[in-house]
Amino acid sequence: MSSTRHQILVFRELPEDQLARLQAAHDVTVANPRVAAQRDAFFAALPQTQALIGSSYPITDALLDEAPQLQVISSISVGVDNYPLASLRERGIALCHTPGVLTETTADTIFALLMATSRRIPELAMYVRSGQWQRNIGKDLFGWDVHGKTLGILGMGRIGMALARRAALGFGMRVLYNNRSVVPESELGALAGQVHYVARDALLREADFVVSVVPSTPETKHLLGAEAFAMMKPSAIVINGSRGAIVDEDALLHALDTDQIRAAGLDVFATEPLPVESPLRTHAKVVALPHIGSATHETRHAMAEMATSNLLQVLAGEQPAGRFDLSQA
Ligand SMILES: NC(=O)C1=CN([C@@H]2O[C@H](COP(=O)(O)OP(=O)(O)OC[C@H]3O[C@@H](n4cnc5c(N)ncnc54)[C@H](O)[C@@H]3O)[C@@H](O)[C@H]2O)C=CC1
Ligand SMILES: O=C(O)C(=O)CO
Repeated sequence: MSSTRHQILVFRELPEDQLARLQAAHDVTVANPRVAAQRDAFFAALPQTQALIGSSYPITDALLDEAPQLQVISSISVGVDNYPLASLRERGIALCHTPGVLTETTADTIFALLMATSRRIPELAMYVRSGQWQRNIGKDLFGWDVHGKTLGILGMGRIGMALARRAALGFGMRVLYNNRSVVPESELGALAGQVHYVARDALLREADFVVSVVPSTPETKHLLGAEAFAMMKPSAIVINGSRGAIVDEDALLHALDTDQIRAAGLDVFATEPLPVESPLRTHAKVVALPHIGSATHETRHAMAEMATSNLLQVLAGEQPAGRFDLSQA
């Protein structure tokens, strides 16, 4: 019935089958504000919009002012750092996200980054591709073991736990973690007795690999800065798999250039796409990826499907699995 149809604004490309689910029940506008040719259409649609679905675009207070009818935002991401949480709560706008469906894929990516950095995979693949492999390689091109080393996980949530399983059960690594709270043994499953909660400073001092999987919040901004790098072993490798804001990039460059740490593997950056002039792009000790944590065909589709379901459920007056709890915001 037309009276139950809502105005939905899709602000990032959705797979055809998920777009069709929305169109079957509601009136849908597709306009991505990051694409210059679609920007005007996006802002023109805001005053009528009751539901937004998309990702990778900051939703500001000023933008919410232009969307007085908005009831729900469904993010095609687990991270919610692009949204003004307190303001959404005050305005009574529901926020949904996609926890769980991307956990294993993101842990795969982060573990690949850890392996690639430690074993120098991109550098040595380029060595072969460029025709430099003329004789057996020497120790100047050797990497460092991953198995048996100590992994330090900052943020023992869904992705942190998935990383810990790979490390402890697959690679025989010692796993230390720091989190807002100690994970009860009863929630550790096969990891019971295999992972150890430690204070953050102890983790930074002892870990061979320091991995960030904490969300970006005011509290975690520059969690990995000059002070943290100074505590690490000179052989430490830093991996950022969560958000660019966690790492102070100037301090990281200084730590790499002064041999305070060995290397860094980065999937995320303070500014994305990474500006071409960023020294991190070509740094010999950095493996940089274009924010591909969840970027597989299967997982990106599962995220879109969950975000679409979340949106449809909120509009139908139901409580979706991916509703983000704004009460603490
Ligand atoms: N690179 C990529 O493509 C992806 C990045 N992410 C990022 O990873 C983050 C984590 O995702 P999930 O594991 O699903 O979230 P989660 O909410 O399950 O886990 C986050 C953990 O961090 C802990 N934490 C929060 N603040 C902390 C602090 N100040 N100190 C120590 N621990 C703290 C929380 O207690 C929680 O256990 C997301 O918020 C997102 O930013 C997620 C998916 C893909
Ligand atoms: O879901 C997220 O938060 C991402 O960064 C991309 O999957």
